[in-house]
Order: sequence, then C-alpha cells, then structure tokens
Amino acid sequence: MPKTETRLNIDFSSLLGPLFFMWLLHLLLPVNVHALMYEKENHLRIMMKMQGLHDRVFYVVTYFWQLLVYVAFVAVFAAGGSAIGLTAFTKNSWTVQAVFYFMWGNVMIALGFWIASLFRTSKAAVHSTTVWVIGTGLVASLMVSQFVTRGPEWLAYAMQLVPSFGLYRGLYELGQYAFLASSNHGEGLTWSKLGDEGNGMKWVLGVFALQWAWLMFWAWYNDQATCTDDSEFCPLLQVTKRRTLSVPRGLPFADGEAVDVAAERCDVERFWEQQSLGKKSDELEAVVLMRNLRKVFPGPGRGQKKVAVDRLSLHINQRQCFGLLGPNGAGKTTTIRMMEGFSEPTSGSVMVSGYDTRTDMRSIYSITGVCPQHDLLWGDLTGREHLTFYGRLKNLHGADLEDSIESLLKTLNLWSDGVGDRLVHSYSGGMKRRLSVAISLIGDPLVVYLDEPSTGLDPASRRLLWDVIKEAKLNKAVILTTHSMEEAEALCDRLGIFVHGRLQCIGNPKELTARHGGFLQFSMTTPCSQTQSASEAVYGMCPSARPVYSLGGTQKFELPGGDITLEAVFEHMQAVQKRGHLKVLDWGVSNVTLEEVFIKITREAGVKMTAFTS
Ligand SMILES: Nc1ncnc2c1ncn2[C@@H]1O[C@H](COP(=O)(O)OP(=O)(O)OP(=O)(O)O)[C@@H](O)[C@H]1O
Repeated sequence: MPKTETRLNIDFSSLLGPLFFMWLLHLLLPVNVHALMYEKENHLRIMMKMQGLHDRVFYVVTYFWQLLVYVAFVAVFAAGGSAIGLTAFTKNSWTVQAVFYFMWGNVMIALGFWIASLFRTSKAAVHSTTVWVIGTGLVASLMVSQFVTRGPEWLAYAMQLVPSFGLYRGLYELGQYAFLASSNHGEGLTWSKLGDEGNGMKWVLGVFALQWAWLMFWAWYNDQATCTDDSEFCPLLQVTKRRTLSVPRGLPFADGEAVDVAAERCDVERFWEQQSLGKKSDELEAVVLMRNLRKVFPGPGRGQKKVAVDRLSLHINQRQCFGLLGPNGAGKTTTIRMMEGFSEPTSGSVMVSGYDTRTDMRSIYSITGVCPQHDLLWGDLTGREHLTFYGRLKNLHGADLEDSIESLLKTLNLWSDGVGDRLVHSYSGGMKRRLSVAISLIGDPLVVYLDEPSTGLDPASRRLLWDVIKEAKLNKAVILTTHSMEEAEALCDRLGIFVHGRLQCIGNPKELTARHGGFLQFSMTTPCSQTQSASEAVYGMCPSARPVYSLGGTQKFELPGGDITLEAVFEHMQAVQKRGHLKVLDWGVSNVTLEEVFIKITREAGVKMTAFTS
C-alpha cells in the first residue's frame, strides 16, 4: 500500500550520548598533567624558582596557556559538531554552551594542577589520570542518568560534587534538551530554562565554580608543601614555625670542636651583631652568614633521626670562593639547599646579603645563581633559549640580555659551530654542565652556588671552567662543592671540610695543609727480605715515625714535622745508601697534599664520631 514519505533522521549526538563528549572534553587533562609533571619530575620547576621565577607567575602563565589551548580545542570541537549538524550544538543556546564549556575548561585545568601536585612521577600521574577519565566516564554513564531518571535524585547531585560527574550531568542536560527540541521543533536549553524542574545545569555551573576554587587552593597548598623536598615542611604551620624556630645562643664552642672552627663561630657572632645593627647589604663584610645551623631528617625507622648538619656557623665574603669539601653524605648538599632556601633549617639561621632565608627568599633569588648537582634543562630548548629565559627572570632585556648571552656562550665554549643554537637533548654531558654554569652566572648575581660543577668535564673543559670561576669570584661570592682536591686548591680562597654534618676544619688550602698536615710523607722500597731492616733504618732516622702501610717491600711512613726536616731526611738517606747494607730500590719524601689532609681529617673524624656515639 502506498505510504507517506518519511525521512530517516539520525541524531548522532543522541546516539553517541554524553559519554563520548565527556571523554572528548577530558582529552586535554592527561596532556596538561604530563606538562606539569615533566617540569616537576625533572626539577625544572625548582630550578626556575631558584633563578627567581615567582610561583604566582608560574601559575598564571601555565594556567592561561592551558586555557588558551583548551579554548581553541573547544572552538574546533563545537564548530565541527555544528558543521555536521549535531543537535547538541545547534539547538541549545550558544551562550549557555559557551559558559558551560568555559567553566568546565577551568575546572579541568584546576583538576590537572591538583593531580600533578599529588604525584612524584609523570608516568604514575598520567596513567592515573587516564584511568580516571575512562573510569569516571563509564561510572557516570551507568549511574548519573539512572539517578536522574529513576532517583534518588539527591544521589545524582551528590555525585556531581566529583568534578568529572558534573561534566557528565551538564552534557546530559544539553543532550536531553537538544533531543526534545528536535522532536518538537522548538528551542533547546536556554538561560530561561535553567529554572525548569529537574534541570541540573544550574547546580552544575554552581558546583563548577566551587570546585575550581577548591581545587586551585588545594593544588597550591600541596605544591607549596612539596616544593622544598622537605618532608617536615607544612605551609599552614609555617607561620608558627617561623615564630618558634630557635637560634641557639651562647655556644662559642661545641664539644670536641677544633680551634679554627671555634674561631669561625666567634667571627660569625661578630658579623651577626653587625647585621642586627641594621647595616646595609652593600656594607656587609660577610655576604653569606650561617649561624648554628642544624638540620635533622627523620630516620628510616620510627623515632630514628638523621643529623645531616650539626650546629654549623660559617661566613662567606664577597670576592671569595668558598669550598665545601667532605665525603659522600657529609651534609654539603643539605647545607647548600638550606642556603638556597629549599630546606627549612631545624634550628639556626642563614642570611644572604642581609636577607633571611626563612622570610626573604624572593629577594635572595634575585641575587643568587645556582648550578645544581644534576643538570636541570629542557631537552627541547636550545642553550640560547635557556639563557634568554633565565636572563629575563633576572631582569635582563634587549641588548643587555643579548650581550650577556653571547659573552657567556663564548666564555663557556658553547658558541663555536652554533652549539648554543642546538637543542639541548643533542648536547654531550660536558656541554650540558657548561650550560648549567652559564645559567648560574647570567644576570651577574651576587652569590653563586656551584654544586660539583666540573663533574663529567674533560681536562680542557675543566681548565676553562676554572678560568670562568676565577673571573666570577672577582666580584661575587662563589660557594663550591667538589670532590676534586686539585680543583679546591686551584679555586678556593677558603675551604671547610665536613664530616657527619660537622665542620672539622676551616681555612685556606695552604693553611690547612700546613696545620693539619704537619708531617712529611716518606716512602721506601727495598727487597721483601729487607723490610724489617728498612723500617729499623726509618725509626733510626726519626723515632716518632708512624707506619702507614707496608706492601711487597714498599713501606710508607708519616714523619712528624717537628721531629725532622726535609734536609735531615736527605742526609740520612744518603748515608744509608753510602753504607750499602740496605738495598734501597726507590725512596721518596714529600710534603702532604690537600688530598692527604682530607683523608686524614675524615678518617679521624669518623673515629671521633664513632667514639661519641658508642
Ligand atoms: N630528605 C632526606 N631525608 C632523610 N635523610 C636525608 C635527606 N636528604 C639527605 N639526607 C641524609 O643527610 C645526609 C647528608 O646528605 P647530603 O646529600 O647533604 O650529603 P653530601 O655531602 O651532599 O653527599 P654527596 O657528596 O654524596 O653529594 C646523608 O646521610 C643523607 O642520607
């Protein structure tokens, strides 16, 4: 039988449902989280902060960049949907949709900040976010529409308190109104229909506003709590902590402290006095001042504690390179981190150019440069772009910025062959290290921290770096940690040797070798059968000789400086060789090196500490 013509109208938006749109609108969430985590995981965030980037600026720039990307994404999404005639876009009011999508975009960005603040690794954060996106979509499509249509309705509202479920509810409302509009050829969701009974859009928009504020606050709070890498740090308690943080007074000497260390403590007290008299920063003798600084970390077990830095008093002057030496785990990095303001001292204070690290970090960042132990660089930026970015953070602009970049690239040998314009991921380890040093020097900071700057450099590059540091210390205070005694001797005007968080000795390298060496190194090689006679000959020359080792006919002794001179050793050995009863294959005598002093001090301090703790 003939029938009237009908048209098959397939409404894709109804077919696909809010679930598909929800997943699409979540697409940028894992991307945002990954971008935030990349900078956090690679410590680039901390590096930017150390070079003077304010948290506020970081948040605003990152936030608006993500919002811009999202707006472009949604514009393409809505334009595409309208172009293919999806009723969810064509029937509903444009302004309602724009406000809804815009508010969701803000909530999603805040959610990304919050998620990134909870994780330590990018992989874990991105995987969890992806599971969240898929999971909340499935749960919402199963439950929200059920609760809305069959009740209990309050459960649908309660679920919307979780950010992604609110998105589903909003999309559900847009879908429902669009569906009704296409069947009755009317209008979809408009502002006037927000008050309709059972319309959840009003609630969704209200909840979005609250969620945005709450997530941003929580993300900021978590971020501040973890930005110091300091497990005890708590921003909400910071005010209380600052008030109660104790500075032990009247401790000119700590038990078992060497005279030079005690003298340094007295100097620090004197400089402290100067600073409390309110001298201007350019009148201060000591640029960096640490007073009775102590850092205790929670230990691995319950109730156990690790004293990383113990009552350290130290001053560092302008136009001086100060070397922090010590074996692994001695507390050098912890000390530098407290100077940089990234670790809260358990007690004591650090002042940099008259600013307190607990209250004036913002001023301190603008006058310090940092070369961290591990290179913190963006692989997809060039060396020049790194220097431009950090130079701007140090308030350099225009020709001044260009000139300093060019001069740093040239002095650190990153200029020839266009190295400075290559992406950093193509750099060798040595090039990255040199770029890190260049970053620490850009903007001519007053104080520069160099944490093992020559690690991984070839001998020629190391010499070049030494020249750069020597020039830098002409108008700056340079604080250097190194495991190379040769480097310490070449660069440092003063140095301190740390063991178990305590300063064991302090002075210039020559003073230290003279004071703590105080002996000659004597070695002699004879046939193994004459080992006994050889040692008797040494005791004959210097009865107070201390044996260091004896191995296959080679013996080494320390000869106390007060008991014998170099000339006497030569005379004695000539006499021994003349007599001929001892077959001396080889012998040598030398003053002690800084390396030997270092080994001696660390060994003795280790013994002392064991005695204290046992
Ligand atoms: N966040 C932390 N939690 C617990 N203990 C820590 C923490 N950071 C450092 N420590 C401990 O404090 C001590 C000093 O560490 P630090 O990194 O300052 O030593 P270092 O002298 O810089 O060593 P290296 O020469 O190896 O770099 C070590 O025993 C270390 O295990």
